[in-house]
Amino acid sequence: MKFYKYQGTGNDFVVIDDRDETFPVSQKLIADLCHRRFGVGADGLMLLQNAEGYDFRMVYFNSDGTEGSMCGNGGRCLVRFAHDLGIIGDSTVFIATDGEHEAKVSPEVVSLKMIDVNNIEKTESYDFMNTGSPHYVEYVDDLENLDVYAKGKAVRYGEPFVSKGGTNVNFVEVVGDNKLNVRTYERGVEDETYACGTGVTACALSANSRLGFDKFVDIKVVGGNLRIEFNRTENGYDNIYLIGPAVKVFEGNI
Ligand SMILES: N[C@@H](CCC[C@H](N)C(=O)O)C(=O)O
Repeated sequence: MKFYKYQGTGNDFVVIDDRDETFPVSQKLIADLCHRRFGVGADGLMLLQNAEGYDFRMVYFNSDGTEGSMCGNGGRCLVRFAHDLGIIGDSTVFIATDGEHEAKVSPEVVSLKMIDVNNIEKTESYDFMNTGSPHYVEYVDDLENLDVYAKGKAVRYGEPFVSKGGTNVNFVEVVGDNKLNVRTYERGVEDETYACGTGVTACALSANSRLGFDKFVDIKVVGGNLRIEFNRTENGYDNIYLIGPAVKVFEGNI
């Protein structure tokens, strides 16, 4: 079986061209391929499949082998993969679990349009929203020294989230005007990852609603830099773009 490895700001993925739909989907096989000691190693696995009316379909699995909700960095990597294969030119429309996505490709970055967000649950200590995947957003003062694994896991497996299927957990430090640092504990990886695209999207929208950051937010994550652009509407947000690098690392056969 031929596979490819891609990464976007260190969020890394095993990618399979599954246009003939022969990949033998099983939770164990996917978890084995994503295992960092016994497999290729990745935060998730994606299948690129044909889809009527679209350039392709994105099917995303977390590294534990469970089918994930939307993965923003995965989407950007799959667009780069489709471009590398010659399936698309410099722009595309594809379908994923949360609906239709447009994207644009340049040599430096892939810019992915995210779903509109019209509902942010606000509490005193955190915001919670769905940006394609569920995200908890909490502001902290010393992000560098935070135990993201322990604190993220406690939120992910705590109430009210665990009985709703769990959540991804983002910790945010404000470092300037329209600038955030973010670290994320990812559901389905069950660990901190180097970046989370739907996660930084949630952080940018939260920073708009709490701090008034407008139109764009630059976000430093463990694996690099991402930019979120967005438009505030009467009820929420539209024209949300996740922008950053997405590159092939290597390819091989299993
Ligand atoms: N890394 C992703 C988010 C992946 C989805 C998530 N782990 C879940 O199923 O909850 C991203 O870049 O958005």
